[in-house]
Amino acid sequence: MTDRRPNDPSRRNERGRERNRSGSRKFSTAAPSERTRRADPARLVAFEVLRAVSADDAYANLVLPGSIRKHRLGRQDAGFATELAYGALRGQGTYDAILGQCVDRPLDQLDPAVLDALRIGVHQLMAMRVPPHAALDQTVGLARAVIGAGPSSLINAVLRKVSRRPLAEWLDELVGGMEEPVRVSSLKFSHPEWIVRALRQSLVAHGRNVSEIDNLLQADNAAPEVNLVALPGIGTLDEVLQAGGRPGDLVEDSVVFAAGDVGRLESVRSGKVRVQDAGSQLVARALAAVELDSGGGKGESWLDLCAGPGGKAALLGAVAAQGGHVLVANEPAEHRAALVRQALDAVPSHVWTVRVDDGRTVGAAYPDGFDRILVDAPCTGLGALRRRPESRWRRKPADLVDLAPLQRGLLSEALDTVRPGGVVAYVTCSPHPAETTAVVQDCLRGRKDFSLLDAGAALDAVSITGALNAGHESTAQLWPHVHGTDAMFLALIRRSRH
Ligand SMILES: C[S@@+](CC[C@H](N)C(=O)[O-])C[C@H]1O[C@@H](n2cnc3c(N)ncnc32)[C@H](O)[C@@H]1O
Repeated sequence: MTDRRPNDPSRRNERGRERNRSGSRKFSTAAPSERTRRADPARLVAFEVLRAVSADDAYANLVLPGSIRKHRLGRQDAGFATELAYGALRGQGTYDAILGQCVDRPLDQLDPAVLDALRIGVHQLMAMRVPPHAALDQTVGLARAVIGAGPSSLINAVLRKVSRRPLAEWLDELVGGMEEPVRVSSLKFSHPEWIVRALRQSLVAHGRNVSEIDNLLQADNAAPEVNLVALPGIGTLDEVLQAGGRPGDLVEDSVVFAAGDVGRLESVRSGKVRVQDAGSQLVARALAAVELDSGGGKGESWLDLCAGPGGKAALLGAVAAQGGHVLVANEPAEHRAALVRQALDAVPSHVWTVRVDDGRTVGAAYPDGFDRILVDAPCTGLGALRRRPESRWRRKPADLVDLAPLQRGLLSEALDTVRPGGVVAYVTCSPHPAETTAVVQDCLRGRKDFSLLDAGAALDAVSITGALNAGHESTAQLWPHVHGTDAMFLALIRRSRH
């Protein structure tokens, strides 16, 4: 992502002439009151996203597309706005620590809109290749246009202080003398301390080394690549490949797409090719491919117990159609069940049914049970922080505790509902032991008719490399910094035939 967009208003004065062409002067000498009064539309979009997140508890990924449309940004400006908004949100912990050194009062005493404008300024200065004068002028201009003239001197003065050092020097100063490794990682990689602790614990729980933590945190701060899957037997990747996608190296029928908006591709609009993390593809395929103890064959029945919004249901539905099986996709929230129907639209309709129900009581309606059940349980999403830039600041340690009964209730219901010889996949997009291994252990306690299959081997069997090295003590854990996927957990549990 480069910030030097052609026709970047930050490089031009109000008459349209380029500013500071010689590069000899770092900042405009004009007083803030005489500088840009317009808001650059891309920066305005980023600001709107930050405001919606901090003032209305909105989700950045839901607000951003509407704001981009409202301000009619072209492709390049949309990319700039996305990087600015997501980067400022991800980096908030580090940026607030820097701002704390440059503002003469506690940050919570600033007008929240001014704080958001400052965060946008800091991200441009610290992490994007925006020339400092442009970052200052444009942030002050944005603030004047949307907040008013009042705070422009403060914003100008604070950003000037911030701009005096590059990020590495700020970090050295902030962590200098600090001995607690969790605090250091938290500051350097902009994660709350409790999440750093939780992820360290997660690495160890899944047989990895705690020294990997900084790489993992760093991976959370990078925008994930867009992965696409062609629904087997339904979609093809031809259009996506022609449009610049490159074949995915983890899982078959997948493509990594970095050539812009996938929504313009007909195969994506038709739902035959879908955006889906490679880790999600792998766990769904592993469940579909693993051997049953009952022989399997044609005519199996599959259940996706927590299906909304339907990503894995669509892939499972397509694979089920190929094998002559049927799929029930269950989701208790009606609006999310509607998304599941939409996701399954490209799959022949005789293959699937959508049920709107609490997954903890679904089994009673299916006395014959199911051969394969996916429990993609509601979780903290600690393994997908890179996708949801604000979620690390919103999640609380209590979420781990609050979700525990639901996760156990869902897995227990699946174990009660799977047929003898059948398999249950327990999946989360969190690596935390409280919502992964502990749930599996608790639910299997005293249930001698169930055994854990080798989930690492099952993932290898459906991967292109065949050597993901994700297994540990029969369960498997994928990682952003190792596999480039979300941190998906997989346990495969088979019910014995007798
Ligand atoms: C991690 S998401 C599933 C993602 C989905 N499998 C996919 O790939 O698109 C968890 C889902 O569980 C649903 N859920 C929450 N409570 C539930 C319950 N009691 N029974 C079944 N599903 C539930 C949530 O609404 C959410 O849609």
